[in-house]
Amino acid sequence: MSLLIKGARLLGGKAADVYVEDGLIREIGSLSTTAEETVDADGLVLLPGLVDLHTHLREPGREDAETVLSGSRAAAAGGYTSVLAMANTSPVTDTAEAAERVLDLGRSAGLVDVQPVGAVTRGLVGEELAELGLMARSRARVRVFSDDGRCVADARVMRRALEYVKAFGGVISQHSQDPALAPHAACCHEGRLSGELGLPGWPSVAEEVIVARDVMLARHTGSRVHVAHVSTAGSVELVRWAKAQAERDGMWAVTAEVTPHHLLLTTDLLTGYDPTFKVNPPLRPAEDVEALRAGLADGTIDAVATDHAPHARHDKEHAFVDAAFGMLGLETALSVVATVMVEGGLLDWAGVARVMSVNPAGIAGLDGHGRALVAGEPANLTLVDPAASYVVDRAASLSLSRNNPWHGRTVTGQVVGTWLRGTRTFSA
Ligand SMILES: NC(=O)N[C@@H](CC(=O)O)C(=O)O
Ligand SMILES: [Zn+2]
Ligand SMILES: [Zn+2]
Repeated sequence: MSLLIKGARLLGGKAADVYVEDGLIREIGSLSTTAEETVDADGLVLLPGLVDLHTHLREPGREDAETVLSGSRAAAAGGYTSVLAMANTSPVTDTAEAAERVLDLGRSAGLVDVQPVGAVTRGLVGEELAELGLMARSRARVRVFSDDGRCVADARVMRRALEYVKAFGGVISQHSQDPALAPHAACCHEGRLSGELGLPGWPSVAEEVIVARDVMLARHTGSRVHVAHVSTAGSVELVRWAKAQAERDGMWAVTAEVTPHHLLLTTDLLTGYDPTFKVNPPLRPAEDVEALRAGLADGTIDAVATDHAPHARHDKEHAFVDAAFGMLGLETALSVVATVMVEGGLLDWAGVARVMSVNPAGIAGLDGHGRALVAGEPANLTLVDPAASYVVDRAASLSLSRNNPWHGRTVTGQVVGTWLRGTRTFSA
């Protein structure tokens, strides 16, 4: 199978033709070759296939909300060629067998490389470590561990987990939410609006104390911590400080991700009590949004991760306080980043490739993803129309769920094609 992409702007820079054969990029330049499939990419931007560090696929256990196949379809439509599937399924991904099952479901769907995330603790209970070593040595080669949905709140457990994964170059991705300061009921950024709306407050400090603690534990253990869904200006400051320390020491590391929704949506959307906007951590005020954008632009925040969290209607359509936490993200992430960061002049397309492909692949230790667009590399590719504007329609989603916070919004920058090892997985 051969493919010729004609005249694409590589990472938004110079236009070139890209020839792909047997899953690999073979040649780049001004080419006169012919191929079985030719794509006219005049004016389009070619990126390395996107990598999502944070996806909830709901299989096994909640196949009514999402399956590995439906989530893979949504991911390919969003320009992704690899996603990390969070462990908070039912049963939890806390054994080697469970991780291999997710890997195999991903392979049979065949649209994106589904890389399972392993739980840090058995059953996400936060007490005993899960089979970290067995998951790492399994066919699934798990490197990212997270109890996401819950915080590893016990400092001693977090310390042991960091020590353990160090042996095989693993990383702990933390859902930073101190349960004493922000218990499960907390659902609105704590501030004037939470008081006015009468919603339980989720204060910024509940995130920040865990970020502060975890970077100190990473330093102490000489290990790697990844801060999932950073949402506050204070967390950005802590990560910035920790990165400077880690760079000086060279023995430990902290990385961080931000979601598309925390880069654009703000607390005031909760005024209508629409549970679509209920998410963990909560939407924050504009000052935090500004700090997150600046942190992503200056490299303090390494990656954009969707935290795609599909929920069935009957879990989401409740009074605000009773509804499930989470929102869809896979299909709209690139468009939101293009609108906020590229249109906003904060990142160029090479920057988008860095935060949505290169850095996430590096953090997760994925082979064959987030690579440079050069001959010899796997043809994991995403083609984007940077000028196309469209209105997001939740009904058009390939996800099984409809909790889409972008419904009705106009965004600019659209994925028009995705290829996994040279095979087309999405076409607009
Ligand atoms: N983000 C959310 O609001 N929900 C996630 C869990 C999580 O990422 O914390 C989910 O699994 O639904
Ligand atoms: Zn989380
Ligand atoms: Zn999550």
